Amino acid sequence: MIRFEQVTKRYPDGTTAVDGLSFEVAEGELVTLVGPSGCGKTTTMMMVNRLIEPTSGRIFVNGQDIATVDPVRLRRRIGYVIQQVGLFPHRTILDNTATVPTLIGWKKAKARTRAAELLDLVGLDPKTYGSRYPEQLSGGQRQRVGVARALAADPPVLLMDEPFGAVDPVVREQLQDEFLRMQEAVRKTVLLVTHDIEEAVRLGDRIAVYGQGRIEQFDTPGAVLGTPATPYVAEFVGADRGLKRLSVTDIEPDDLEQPPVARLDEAADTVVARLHAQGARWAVVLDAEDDLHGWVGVDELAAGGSVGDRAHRMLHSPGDTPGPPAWVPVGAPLKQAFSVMLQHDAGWVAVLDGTRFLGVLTPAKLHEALRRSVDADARGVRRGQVSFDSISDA
Ligand SMILES: Nc1ncnc2c1ncn2[C@@H]1O[C@H](COP(=O)(O)OP(=O)(O)OP(=O)(O)O)[C@@H](O)[C@H]1O
Repeated sequence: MIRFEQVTKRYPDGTTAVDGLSFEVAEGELVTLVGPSGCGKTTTMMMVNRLIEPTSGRIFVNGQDIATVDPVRLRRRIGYVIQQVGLFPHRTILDNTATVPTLIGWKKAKARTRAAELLDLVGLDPKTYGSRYPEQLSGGQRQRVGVARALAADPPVLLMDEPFGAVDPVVREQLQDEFLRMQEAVRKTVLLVTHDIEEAVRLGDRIAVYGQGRIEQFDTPGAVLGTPATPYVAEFVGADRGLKRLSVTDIEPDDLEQPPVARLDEAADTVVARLHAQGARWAVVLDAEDDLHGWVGVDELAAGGSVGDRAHRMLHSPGDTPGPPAWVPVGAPLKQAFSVMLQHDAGWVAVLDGTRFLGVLTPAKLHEALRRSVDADARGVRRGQVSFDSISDA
């Protein structure tokens, strides 16, 4: 969808910002460009919508050499999100979002309907926020409007330059999650510039790690973390790449352990006997539908009654507070499970498919899952090359 062929950009003062760059981004793929300040990421990106012209080489978008396409027409097919969102201060959020469709001649009503849909998509209720002005929004909300606006004319390609850079880390993670969910639905071809390796790993289907004006490695997050191509990449991704890998490895049903299970309506002493026989200290408590209720310890069961009388309820949605939920959905990143374990100071975390209990993830299983992910990435390369930072090392 986007192809660079031997692209070089030399600025008039002699700075070579990009040097003989060749790579390809497939349709629907999200590629993150990551590297230290001044390595040429933004220059790369701005050549795609011809805000900067290459000194030599060619760039193709959807098979077309963009040097032959009128820049204004080209930009209509390419959404552009920048850190300083650049919303028009005197226009409402809805009108800001409808800017491009209106520019390209959509009827006002159609453009506004589309803008409202997109605000919804990025998590802003158009009824609440559509009529506000940019200064009445938080930084994170403005950033979302920036994304909605870039998507408004339904461009196949999206360029994003540090799109979540201007917000605090918590909001940033939220925006990243939302963006990933949205990308699942809209499947744009995305080039995203960041200097943050965590963000690159989290968002990218593939990552281009930049050295000075060149790509040092272009590969999946798992491969970049597991088998850095050069010492430079290894240093850039950092010694804690074992930890970063937690963000890109998902929990699979095979990773789970099956602990003893007790039913809400069982008699406590029956379960005590069973736990003693198994040498176990606690059981997961399920209801009649196999949904997770919580857990119970063998000592608590000694007080008698039914399991339901003694069990600790585990909460099912963050709204149930106090405290975050002590479970994670299957398919979530291992990092989420690890963080839940730490929050609850627990040796395990329940894994659910919807509300159905699938099993528990323990630190040992988490470690195994990390190994599985390292091995999977290492297939096809010499195993001896793979170094692995265990969680305790990292
Ligand atoms: N108009 C210009 N004239 C001269 N040099 C420039 C110009 N624009 C950028 N450069 C230089 O080109 C190199 C690459 O810049 P670029 O903005 O692409 O880097 P970057 O990786 O996006 O950096 P950052 O993360 O700091 O935004 C830098 O050395 C920069 O100083």
